[in-house]
Amino acid sequence: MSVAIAVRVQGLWKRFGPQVAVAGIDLALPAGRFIGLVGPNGAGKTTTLSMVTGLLRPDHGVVEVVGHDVWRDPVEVKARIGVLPEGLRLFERLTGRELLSYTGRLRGLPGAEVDRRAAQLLDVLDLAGAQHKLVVDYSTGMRKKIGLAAALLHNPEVLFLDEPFEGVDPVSAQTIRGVLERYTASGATVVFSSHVMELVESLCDWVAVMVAGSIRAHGPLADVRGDAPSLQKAFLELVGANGQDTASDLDWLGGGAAR
Ligand SMILES: Nc1ncnc2c1ncn2[C@@H]1O[C@H](COP(=O)(O)OP(=O)(O)OP(=O)(O)O)[C@@H](O)[C@H]1O
Repeated sequence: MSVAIAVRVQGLWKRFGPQVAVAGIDLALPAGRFIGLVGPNGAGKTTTLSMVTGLLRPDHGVVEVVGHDVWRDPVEVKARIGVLPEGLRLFERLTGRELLSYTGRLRGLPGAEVDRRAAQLLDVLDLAGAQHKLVVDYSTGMRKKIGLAAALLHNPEVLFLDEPFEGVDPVSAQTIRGVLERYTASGATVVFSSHVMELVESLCDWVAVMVAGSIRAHGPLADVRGDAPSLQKAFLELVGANGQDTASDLDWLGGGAAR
């Protein structure tokens, strides 16, 4: 049986001046899975997700999301995806509730349906008590949650999340996780980026490992992990950093060292 592909990327390149951020990557991300794009700081994850979601034009390459070309058919694609980008910009002078009402109407949903979905999302994400507060007064975790609610409101087929758990406390992280697990269980696809391997290992069933603009490994989590005891170990082996102790150079650092 052939696997449905949610996101297909071919020969994707992005260069910023002399810096190659994404060096001609190919990917086929299966539909209905919880997919992690992992890699160290500066690997090219945000650049890749920005190109895949139509926010940043690639230098070369093709991106298809649920069968539509992102750059030739952007309206078709944008109707089918939800995005929680890095450095999320929100309408700060709206309340959380108003933000969802606005987003839902922008998405073309009927008003009564927007209200119903917004009330449920606020409730599930534990934001009901803060729904009449201005977004500018939200904490980092609350901003991630209202951003997630806005990204889910139109029930997208594929949800892209750039570092969704950064700055989020364990209770809120558990809440977000529950919502995402329920969403993928219904057949939708989540693609999220993170440099926290433990998180990816505990959430994802499919991973792509990105290093210095290239994909080093991709596939079901168990295949990428291989015989390694954890994804973190497998990752360190893939990037050839196992056992490195660069901190030993800092011999001046610490209370016992000479000033
Ligand atoms: N607008 C830009 N102008 C210049 N260089 C950029 C720009 N955006 C990204 N880069 C560079 O491209 C490379 C990849 O950056 P990117 O933000 O995609 O990495 P990342 O994997 O998301 O990292 P992190 O986990 O730290 O967010 C880095 O070397 C970065 O400095």
